Amino acid sequence: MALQEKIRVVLLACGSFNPITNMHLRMFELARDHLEDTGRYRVVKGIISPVGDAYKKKGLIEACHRVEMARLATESSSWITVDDWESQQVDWVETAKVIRHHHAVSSAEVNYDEVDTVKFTKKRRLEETKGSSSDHNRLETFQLKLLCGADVLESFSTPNLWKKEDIAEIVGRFGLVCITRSGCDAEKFVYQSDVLHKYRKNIHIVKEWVTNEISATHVRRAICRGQSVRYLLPEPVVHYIQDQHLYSAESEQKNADVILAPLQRYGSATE
Ligand SMILES: Nc1ncnc2c1ncn2[C@@H]1O[C@H](COP(=O)(O)OP(=O)(O)OP(=O)(O)O)[C@@H](O)[C@H]1O
Ligand SMILES: O=C(O)c1ccc[n+]([C@@H]2O[C@H](COP(=O)([O-])O)[C@@H](O)[C@H]2O)c1
Repeated sequence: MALQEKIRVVLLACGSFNPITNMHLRMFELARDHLEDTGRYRVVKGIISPVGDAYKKKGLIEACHRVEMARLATESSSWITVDDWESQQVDWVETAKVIRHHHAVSSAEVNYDEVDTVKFTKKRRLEETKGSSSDHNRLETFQLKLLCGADVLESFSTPNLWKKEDIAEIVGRFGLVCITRSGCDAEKFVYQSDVLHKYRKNIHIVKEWVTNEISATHVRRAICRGQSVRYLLPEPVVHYIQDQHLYSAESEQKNADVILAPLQRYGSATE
């Protein structure tokens, strides 16, 4: 398949990033290798979208710090970026809406701004003149996929957490790249869910052979205990945390008595 004919993919990772870790960055590299190995895709961009403060997760520090840490972590990357649109919204934004937003923005960028899309753009303009172009054509040449760990995939079955129609839209319309995580059996989970099984061709499960237990929870716990987190986080992030005195027993209690935003929709119990 010629380079120009490959499907351009933007990977979007949504999460707390409280704080961003080396594993979050590794997820992008694993996903890109996996997709490009198929020969069908070319990954053109990675976007990190830290959740807004209104998500109200226990221990979630201010979005401005989480965004800044993600920015520092991605400074040296040529393709992974941070976007603060989601974190700047006053209310918590459902992930399906975040994906729709970035799909619209990236679709315009990817189809019209890239130098090597000139050929494609010309062809598309020709089709438009002939009246044969449609959104369907655009989707075939550009896709935005949600990038997540297997714990997020498994959270789809948590009662009252995700809307069924949002799950169907995420896997049916956009697609998912899921990185395995110890304690989760992503393949089995897809098999056991009717909707995920229906759209299984849009779900790429990427095996992380170098089992990696880095989690933001572990990092915060270590910081609170005064232990080193060097080499678990990008160096500039370690320095930022030290300079700003982030993460303490007190910050871990933030939102302790607040219901997580997605659960508030149903007035159900806390996490
Ligand atoms: N070690 C890991 N392996 C695979 N996926 C991971 C790993 N750590 C984080 N992720 C994924 O990164 C995304 C953002 O995660 P998030 O910010 O919630 O980090 P986290 O480490 O899971 O946080 P926390 O420990 O606070 O729950 C999610 O899709 C999550 O599944
Ligand atoms: O859209 C939803 O219904 C939905 C329900 C639960 C969680 N999410 C998103 O999933 C991400 C979970 O992050 P975390 O840190 O709680 O693992 C975060 O970006 C949330 O906005 C999204």
